[in-house]
Amino acid sequence: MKYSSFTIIKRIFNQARPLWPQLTGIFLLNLIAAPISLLQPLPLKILIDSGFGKEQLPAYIGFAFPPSTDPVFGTIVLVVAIFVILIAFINNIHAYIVWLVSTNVGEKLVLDFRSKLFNQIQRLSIAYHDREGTSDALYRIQYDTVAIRSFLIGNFASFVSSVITLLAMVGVMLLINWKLALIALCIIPILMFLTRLSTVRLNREWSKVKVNESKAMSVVHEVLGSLRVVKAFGQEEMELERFAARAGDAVKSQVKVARVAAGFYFLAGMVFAAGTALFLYFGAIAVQSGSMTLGDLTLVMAYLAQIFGPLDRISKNLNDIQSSLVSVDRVFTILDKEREVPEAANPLPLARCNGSVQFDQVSFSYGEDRKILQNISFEVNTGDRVGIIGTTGAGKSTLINLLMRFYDVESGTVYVDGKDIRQYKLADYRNQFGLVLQEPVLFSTSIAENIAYGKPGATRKEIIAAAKMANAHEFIENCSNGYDTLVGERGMQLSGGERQRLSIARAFIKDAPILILDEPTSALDVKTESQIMEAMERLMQGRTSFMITHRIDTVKSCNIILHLEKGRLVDAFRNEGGDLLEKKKKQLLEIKI
Ligand SMILES: Nc1ncnc2c1ncn2[C@@H]1O[C@H](COP(=O)(O)OP(=O)(O)OP(=O)(O)O)[C@@H](O)[C@H]1O
Repeated sequence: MKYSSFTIIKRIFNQARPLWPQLTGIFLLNLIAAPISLLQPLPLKILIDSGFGKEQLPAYIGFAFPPSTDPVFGTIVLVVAIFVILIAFINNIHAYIVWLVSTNVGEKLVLDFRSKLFNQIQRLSIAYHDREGTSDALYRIQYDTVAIRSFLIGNFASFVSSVITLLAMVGVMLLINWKLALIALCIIPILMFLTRLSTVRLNREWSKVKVNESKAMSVVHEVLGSLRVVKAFGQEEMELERFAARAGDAVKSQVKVARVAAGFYFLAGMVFAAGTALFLYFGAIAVQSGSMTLGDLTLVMAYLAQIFGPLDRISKNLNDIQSSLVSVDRVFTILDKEREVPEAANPLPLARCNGSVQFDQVSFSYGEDRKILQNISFEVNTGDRVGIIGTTGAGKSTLINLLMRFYDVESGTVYVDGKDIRQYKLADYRNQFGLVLQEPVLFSTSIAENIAYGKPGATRKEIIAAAKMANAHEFIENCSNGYDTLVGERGMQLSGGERQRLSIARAFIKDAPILILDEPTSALDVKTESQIMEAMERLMQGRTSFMITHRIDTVKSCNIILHLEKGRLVDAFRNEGGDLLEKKKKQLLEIKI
């Protein structure tokens, strides 16, 4: 674990601060559980001592009878039976209230924690996500966050209540027979010692279980995310094996956890049996000698039988607390991560930039090993159309990543409207970009909502206008539910061209001053491409546009061409006529794009 248990617990309490009143309520309800469980064996004791034996009825029941009368056996049995029902009623109503309140508060706790983590994860840099992948984040959001509920409601309160129940039981035993109480007091530390021993090992194993489960999940996630490729390559068997291998590791760790826990229960059970035997031995002698009633022996025996309950709960709670702390630690580790693309101390607000862009001696690498971009310098004015060409791996997308501040430059500076982009408020800055990617990203909602993603709260009129500009209106009208048609997960119920038109409509409605077009037509056939290019021409008007492409024909309409190779800007020129472009085309063919 990254943090100490104490630090994590302190932070859990901080996180739960808004729900303090409710949590205190749950805590108090748990405390009442102790006296309620002490009541359980009382009716049997009364029956034995005052029904079968000759003892006086205890005052809390005796008051129901006139002082001079000697209640008959039948009446005592009836009173005891009513007492049983009363205790059961109190017990069940208590459980009912605890359940309702705990569920309510527990779900709120998890929701708050989960939302906080989700918010942080989606704000972490692209570099983080490239490195860690999505499955681990999913596991943390889905499973690790739940631990805050298990800790605060399931385990912590139950732990305290069990300790109190245990102390109360030993206290009552002390009042009845100190020798028997002594035996109980001897068993408790032995069981506690065993618990501690197993907890240390369980803690270690739980961490492994979580890492392995998360790894197994990542296979499922990857496969479901690229099912078409898996099927096309007939790799189902191989993926199954990959899943089974990773899930197998998780199973091994689980089995190890079970082995440690089972070993503990075996030893604890034997210690407990030895205690019971001693109890019975000394108890029987005490009853025989008349120093204790048979009812009292039944009562302490019942407490002893119950003692394992709170003890067992304490040890289980301790194990679960360890597991919860590991999970919560994993959540806090992410919550504390730097967002890597930091916000300036006094960020400049930016409503709408003009769109002039300058790269000045920009260098960048993803890791330590090699420079991806080296000393890139160029300048473009508001409204310029910039075509970025170069062989695969030349660094074209990286250049755009830097422009959009998905990563920060290693050296040099990127300026927009004459200011270092690191000075701007990040959210404002990113808002300056419209994006059309090679693989358009759609969400599993309606067509209208997918377009409105570019402008939350857009009216239907605005959505339709954007769709028309993107040459998408016609096909949308032909869909079964028009603009309300659901597009399926990641838009899979639409064709590639249709998806691309929706992403252009989204860029239209956003109306951003800078436009990024990352190979927007390379996945389309020629006819669809020409229709989409027409919409894109319209989209580029009046905006500074950057178009990444492999196809030189696509950049014909650009007035500035940047040619990147191996991370260097080998050429940057104004496109004033066909000739130069033809020459470039030849040159590119020679280096086999
Ligand atoms: N997240 C990343 N982590 C590490 N290296 C990366 C990462 N993204 C890209 N690279 C490396 O950086 C280099 C440039 O990649 P980039 O995607 O910018 O090239 P590109 O010109 O856009 O290529 P393509 O035309 O094939 O899309 C490549 O060698 C690539 O392997």
